[in-house]
Parts: sequence; structure tokens; C-alpha cells
Amino acid sequence: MESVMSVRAAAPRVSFRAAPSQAHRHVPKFPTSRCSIFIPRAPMAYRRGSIRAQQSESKDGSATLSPVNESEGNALKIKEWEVGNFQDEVAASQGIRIRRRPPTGPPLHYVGPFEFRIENEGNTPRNILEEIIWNKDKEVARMKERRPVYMLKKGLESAPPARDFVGALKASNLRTGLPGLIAEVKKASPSRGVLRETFDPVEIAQAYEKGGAACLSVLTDEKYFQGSFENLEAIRNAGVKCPLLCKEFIVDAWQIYYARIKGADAVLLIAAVLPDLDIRYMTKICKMLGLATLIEVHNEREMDRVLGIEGVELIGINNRDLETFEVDISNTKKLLEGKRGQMIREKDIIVVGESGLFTPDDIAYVQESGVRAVLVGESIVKKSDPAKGITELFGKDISL
Ligand SMILES: O=P(O)(O)OC[C@@H](O)[C@@H](O)c1c[nH]c2ccccc12
Repeated sequence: MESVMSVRAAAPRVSFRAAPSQAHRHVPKFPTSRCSIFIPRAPMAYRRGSIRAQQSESKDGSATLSPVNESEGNALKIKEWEVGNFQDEVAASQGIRIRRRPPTGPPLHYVGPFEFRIENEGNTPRNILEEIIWNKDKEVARMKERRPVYMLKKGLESAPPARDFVGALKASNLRTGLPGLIAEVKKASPSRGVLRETFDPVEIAQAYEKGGAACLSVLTDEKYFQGSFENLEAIRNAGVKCPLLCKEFIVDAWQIYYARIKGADAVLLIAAVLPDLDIRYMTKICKMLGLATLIEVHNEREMDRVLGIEGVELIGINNRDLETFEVDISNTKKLLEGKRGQMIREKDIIVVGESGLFTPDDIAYVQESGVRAVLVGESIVKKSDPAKGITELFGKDISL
């Protein structure tokens, strides 16, 4: 009940009146009476992924995945949806500030004989992460139209086999006594601009491998990071042996299938964007496809949410706040202190320290905090020889 009330309170304010004829449509100049409208929208996982995927899964008999109904908690979420809760409301109840798409359409709507004028803060993203997500949502909708999931599933058969991402990190950590390195193939970012002018993704990937990286991360977002799925595919096809993380803003299970057929061995799921149910569902899809999931958190709340999810193997602590771009490597330490660190050790979860690592001291600092892996882009991709960049970053040659 409470959730329904809050949804109504959060609904945009609209005014309505009889619409003028088509030829005379205009914005009313006089104040009009107002009422709240309530447009139920299903959570993303149901609307665009879970339920449909679940149905098609059973239709073609290729899998028996039924993630949505598996627990009471999930049933409750479905109930919330049935009584008209919004995706964003479910997310907000988990502390997620990112809205999956603009809350309203254009300010004027014509529905039958009525003209609706929506009065709220409108469709401006609140921060860069929200902007990226809104763009991604539209981009994925377009890509999905061209290649629906059943087509991607056919492509799975000819995809290169998935390799053991987590195993490679553990092995490297054991071999060197230092955190396993996920080296990032990153041309640019919204916060730092272009990092490397002449950018040959395959050459960089090969240099990283030579320099002792355990795994690679390949940015595939084009608009904000100048990455691409072609880069991922090219690196995989060039015979690089390091397992590959597809570094993408995943908002739809479709992207996971796409990453897999392009040669990914792991994908990133961002807890600041995805509610628990999406993370659970997407993790299951990944397991089914043989992919590892790196679940990224930035604060205590996100860490606690992720620690409450069964079967999590790999958690990334981002030292960069994706909403403000602030970088602080003490974030890794903060999130690994006390009970959280203890739980992580008990569950044998590998933690990856992400972003803002430049020196051997930085590596030592996050290692002492409890990470067994690090994800590094800027400091090594900027070097003319990225292999040497790795040696400088660790203060020793980790390829030996
Ligand atoms: O270049 P840096 O500061 O070493 O950071 C690498 C990586 O952690 C960063 O690119 C990253 C972490 N999480 C992300 C999510 C989306 C895009 C990028 C990222």
C-alpha cells in the first residue's frame, strides 16, 4: 500500500483539457486544473528481459532457466509490479538514484480529445551516468530490433568458447603475490577526454598480455568512451589469450548475449544502475552462457546489496563515483573494513580495486585493503609502451 501511495506522489503533474482541433494545437496560456495520472511501467527485467526471455527460453526448449519465480523475494517484486509500482520506484527503494529512462515524454501529449501538459522537471538527466543510461536504453532498443534475441542465440553456437575469467585472476594473484591485473583497453572517457590518440586496440591488448595482465577489459560504449564491439571481437580473433571483460553499461539481458557472441568471457553489471532482481537475473543468464560477472559497487549500500545476492564471485569497488567523477582510492579500503571484509573472505569473493591506480604504492594500498585484483586503464593505456606501463605500475615485471 505504502509503495502505491509513494508512486502516486511521485507521478508527474499534468493538466488536461479538451484538445483544440489538429490545426489549432497550442500550449494553453491560461491556468488549467490539474490531476495526477498514474502510468504503471513494469520493471525493466520483466518488461524487456526476464519474462519474455523466460517465455522464449521455454518455447524453443534451449534452456530451462526460470529466474523470475525462484524466490519469495522475487514473487514480492512481481507483486509490486502488479499493483503498479514503477521500475524506478523499486530501484529507488534500493537506494538507486539512476532512472532507467526519462520520466516523461515530451511536455505535451494528445490522447484522444484531451491535451495533456506535463509539469515536472522534465527530461534532463541528473548526472552523466544517468545520461549514459538513457542513451544506452535507446541504443539497445534499436540494436534489438535489428537482431532480436533468437537471432543472437543462433550466433552462440559459433561464438568462441568462454574462458575462465575468475580463474585467470586467481592464478595470477597466486603466481605473482600481487593483485591480478585486468588491463583496460580504453581510448577515452567522459571525465578524462581522449587518453591515447593513436589507438590500435589489438596492439594495446597484445602489449598488455606481454606485460603480464591476467585479463583484459574492453570498453564497448561508442558515444562516451569511443569503444566498440568491433574492438572486442578483433582482440578475441587476434588470439589474445587473456580472458576478456566486456565493459559496457548493461541495462538489458540482450546485451549479455551480444557480448558473448562477440567473444566476451565476462561482463560488468553496475549496482548503481541495476536493482537486485536485475542483477540476480542477469547473473543467471551469464552463468548459463559461461560468462563471469563483475558486479561493480561504489558505496556501502551497494556493497551490502550485492553481498546479499547468492553466488556472487567477483565484486569490483569503483574508486570513481560515476555520477560525479570524483576519484578516491580510499573507497576500496572503506568498503572492505569490518564485517563486510569478513563476509567477503568467508564467501571467498574476489574483490577488484577499480580506477585511479597509478603507482606501486597505490597497488600496495588496495592490496593491503584486501583486493586480489585491480582494474586499471588510464595509467597504462597512456604509455607509449603499455607493457612497460604495467611494469612501472607494479614496480616490477609481473610477466615473469
Ligand atoms: O582509467 P582508470 O582510472 O584506471 O579506470 C579504469 C576503470 O576502472 C574505469 O574505466 C571504469 C570502472 N568502472 C567503469 C564503468 C564504466 C566505464 C568505465 C569504468
